[in-house]
Amino acid sequence: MRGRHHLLGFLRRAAAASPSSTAHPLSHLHSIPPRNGAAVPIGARFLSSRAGGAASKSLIDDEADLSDWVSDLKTDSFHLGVSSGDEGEGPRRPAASRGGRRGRDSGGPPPRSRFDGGDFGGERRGGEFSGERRGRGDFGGDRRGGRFGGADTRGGGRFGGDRRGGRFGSDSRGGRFGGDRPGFERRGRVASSDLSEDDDAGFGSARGRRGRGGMSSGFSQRGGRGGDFGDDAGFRSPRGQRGRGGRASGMSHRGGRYGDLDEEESGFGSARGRRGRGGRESGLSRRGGRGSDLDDNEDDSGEELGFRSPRGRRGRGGRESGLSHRGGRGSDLDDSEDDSGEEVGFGSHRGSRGRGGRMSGSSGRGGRDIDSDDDEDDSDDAIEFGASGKRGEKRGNLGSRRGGKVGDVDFGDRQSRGVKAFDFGSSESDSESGEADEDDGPSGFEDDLSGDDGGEEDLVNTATKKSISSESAEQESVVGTRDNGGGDSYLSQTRFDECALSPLTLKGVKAAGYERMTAVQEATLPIILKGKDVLAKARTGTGKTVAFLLPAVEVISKLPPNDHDKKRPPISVVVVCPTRELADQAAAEANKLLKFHPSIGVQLVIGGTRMALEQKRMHTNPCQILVATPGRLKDHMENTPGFATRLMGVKILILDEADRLLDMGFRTDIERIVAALPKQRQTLLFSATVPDEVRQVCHVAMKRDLEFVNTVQEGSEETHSQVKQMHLVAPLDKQFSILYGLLTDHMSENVDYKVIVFCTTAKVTSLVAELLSELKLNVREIHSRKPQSYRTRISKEFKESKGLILVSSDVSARGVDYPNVTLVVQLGVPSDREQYIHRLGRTGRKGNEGSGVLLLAPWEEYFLRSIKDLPITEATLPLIDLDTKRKVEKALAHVEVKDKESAYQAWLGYYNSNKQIGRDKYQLVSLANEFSRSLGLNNPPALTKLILKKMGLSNIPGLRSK
Ligand SMILES: Nc1ncnc2c1ncn2[C@@H]1O[C@H](COP(=O)(O)OP(=O)(O)OP(=O)(O)O)[C@@H](O)[C@H]1O
Repeated sequence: MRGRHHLLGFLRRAAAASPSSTAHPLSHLHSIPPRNGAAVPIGARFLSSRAGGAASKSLIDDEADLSDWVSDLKTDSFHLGVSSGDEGEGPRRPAASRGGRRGRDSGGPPPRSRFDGGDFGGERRGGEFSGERRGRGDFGGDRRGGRFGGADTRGGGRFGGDRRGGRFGSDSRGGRFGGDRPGFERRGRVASSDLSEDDDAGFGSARGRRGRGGMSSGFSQRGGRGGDFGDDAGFRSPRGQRGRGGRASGMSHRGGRYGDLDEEESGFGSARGRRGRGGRESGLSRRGGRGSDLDDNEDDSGEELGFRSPRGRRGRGGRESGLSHRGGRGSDLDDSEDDSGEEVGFGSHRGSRGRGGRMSGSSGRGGRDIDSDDDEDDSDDAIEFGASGKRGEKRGNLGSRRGGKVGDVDFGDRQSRGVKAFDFGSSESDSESGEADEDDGPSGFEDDLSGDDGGEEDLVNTATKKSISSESAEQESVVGTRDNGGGDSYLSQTRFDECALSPLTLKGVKAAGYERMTAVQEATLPIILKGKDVLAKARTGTGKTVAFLLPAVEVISKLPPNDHDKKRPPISVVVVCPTRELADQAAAEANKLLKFHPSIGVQLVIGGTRMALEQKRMHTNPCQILVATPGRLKDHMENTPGFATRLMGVKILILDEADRLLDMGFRTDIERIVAALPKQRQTLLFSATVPDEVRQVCHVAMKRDLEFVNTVQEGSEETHSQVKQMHLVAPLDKQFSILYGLLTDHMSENVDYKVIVFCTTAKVTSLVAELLSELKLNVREIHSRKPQSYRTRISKEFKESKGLILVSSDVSARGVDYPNVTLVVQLGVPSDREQYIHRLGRTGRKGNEGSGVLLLAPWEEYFLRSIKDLPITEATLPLIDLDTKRKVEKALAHVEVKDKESAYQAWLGYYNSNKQIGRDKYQLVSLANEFSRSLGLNNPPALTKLILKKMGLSNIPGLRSK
């Protein structure tokens, strides 16, 4: 009978109000007992066993599954008509996976890896537009060149290449236009390219400072300005400071601002840089950098194109198009700001905020478009429309509220890796599972399989492979708590003062209001204090944060005082969290515990804040505990003087929500972070779910004799038994009415109601919030398209309120500790089982009761198989009372058409990226049109041909194009 309770009132009303209904009479309502079964097979209770070391299915496998989809996209993908680099000549064909069009793929020997680069951005080995390594593609490989900018080694692409040249600018070994010598500035000098003097091209240089753009193009790497000379083109460079846009195009890599000048024509944000402005025509940047960092009241810079870059900060769309990769914000305007670009705007992968431009935007993985900052967090939205990348989309989407005329497309590929800037590809959804932002995501995993080494990641990858292949010595303990009967009480009988904690730490614990330990705290504290690596699994809301922070505080308090390097005091504990909100929460918890340890400092370094400020704070107020999001941490590693040295003091590394860190594609960053820390350290991983991927990271980051502490006992579920779970299956045209009925029913039964409604994408979230507001419910919305300041405000309000409904994308799915949530509704299929569990975990925290309802369409029912071991029950589709139906229809009629259009596009993108549903494009389109009808639209909104093409949906009957 479990699960039935919540719907009863509503169902009863519905039945009474619809006497003639053809739906099931109330008497037919039934509850199906939990589909049980297979409980979590983790071994006997209290058992300590040897866990197998078998390599588990990894994200790589998931990615492999996506390859069809990616390949489809490749065939359709947007290629600039350039030929590939040295190794890339030959017929083009779809890349096997993420990578862009590969250089090595064509014409020559078989690709050495799946990510050998591509036309527009293979992450490794170059591609035409940006292979990350070994490129020789055309437009920029990160390593080994690409045509327009290969970065590091063995370059030889046409237009870039960090080392070994590219045609237009490489760091070393030259290329036609860049390279070590000609026209290229290195390390702090102004570029001296012939071209730039001619106004034709301008190259920023690597690690240089200032440079000026020339007429045609500019490229810089690592520092330096693209150019502040020429009017025509300007490139900002990575790690550099300021740069100006030029007329034609700019491309920068890693850091640098692109332009904070006033040039009118084009501008590129750069990776990891600071400020930049969009220019008129196009810009491409990678990693960080802001397209621009205008103030709130500033106007737009670029007119035609603006690219935001990954991991960067702010950027604005330009008129025509923008493309960025990994992070970066398209822009970071405030709520009140207007849009920048008119034609196209691309958010970036994992970046933060961005604005749409007039025509289209593309981003891969992540970026938040609108909202936020750079890094981490939010996963949501990115790709709303696009395929399946995780966040990508930005403002300005077609019809979106903030935006440009057309829309942003986020064609990021599911794990994005390898797909580059101009490669629109594929699969990750905007769902927040991606939430993140920060940097890039792609990568990492591929290495493991492809054996693609090269560059600085070799060591890590090798280590990964070794670890995985070697037999694990991991210990698995399934623990119970003393005297709590193994039941659901979230507190054990063990008091903190019974543990080996120092008096000052105990005082802090007491001041925080904690007296007894939770099960996970009780189970892990002694093991951590013994110095062992621990992987801990505990249900949501059971105090994992304190479980890892408390022993960390204790360890630091016992360290000898740092006498030898007062200028650069070592950092002793690093906590890495997947989102800014989580990091913020962890830092706050640490401060609570440190109340009586005034000599121990905590610092928070997260995207969305100014690096320089963080650097200053770290300098003036050295800390021993550093809480960070991965991208920002990595930025500090690379850009903050002395930081790497300070990291050499790390004694404990903590990875919070480890699986989420992986979801968000942070693995490469994690690997790099791990590689930058001393080997002699302790590593702790905590999560409510421990999928196989997490075990893989364990092998990368942890000692072989780690202990797996599992507080979820054998035969019990990963969810709380005091949370009632129910699912409903209903056609789309009934879902809004059902949702409304559910909510009003819950509100009438719970005076102190506090509800979270999770939706599939940011735009759908926005639409549902608008609808519920029209229905006069007390609603707030939160998702990645909202600015961080707004999100912070709403989050705080929701934390402190009762009688409120929060409509949310997956930005709130994990870790966020909203007290006393009474009901969680999940509207539409979650990205996976783990996400279902984490979302549900926003209720029933600290032993409280709660309810969860999963509302699916008939064709989403397959998802129930993946949670069949959970105690979720099914209710018969309720009758929809006529009054409710009319009310909802009326409210829907008041919802802005453009918001419906945006939601339709986002919906299509989300499900298109879904392996189960997106496979059959014909059916997908028909379902999308059903969704469109459920919004009250007579005709499905028309999408641009470009968008359809990028989504692999050209010529599918039922779609309208414009
Ligand atoms: N020993 C304790 N006694 C009472 N309250 C506690 C104790 N430990 C932690 N808490 C409180 O429990 C709440 C949930 O803790 P926390 O957010 O760390 O849970 P979690 O397990 O990390 O959840 P999630 O899996 O959702 O991230 C917080 O409000 C925290 O302050």
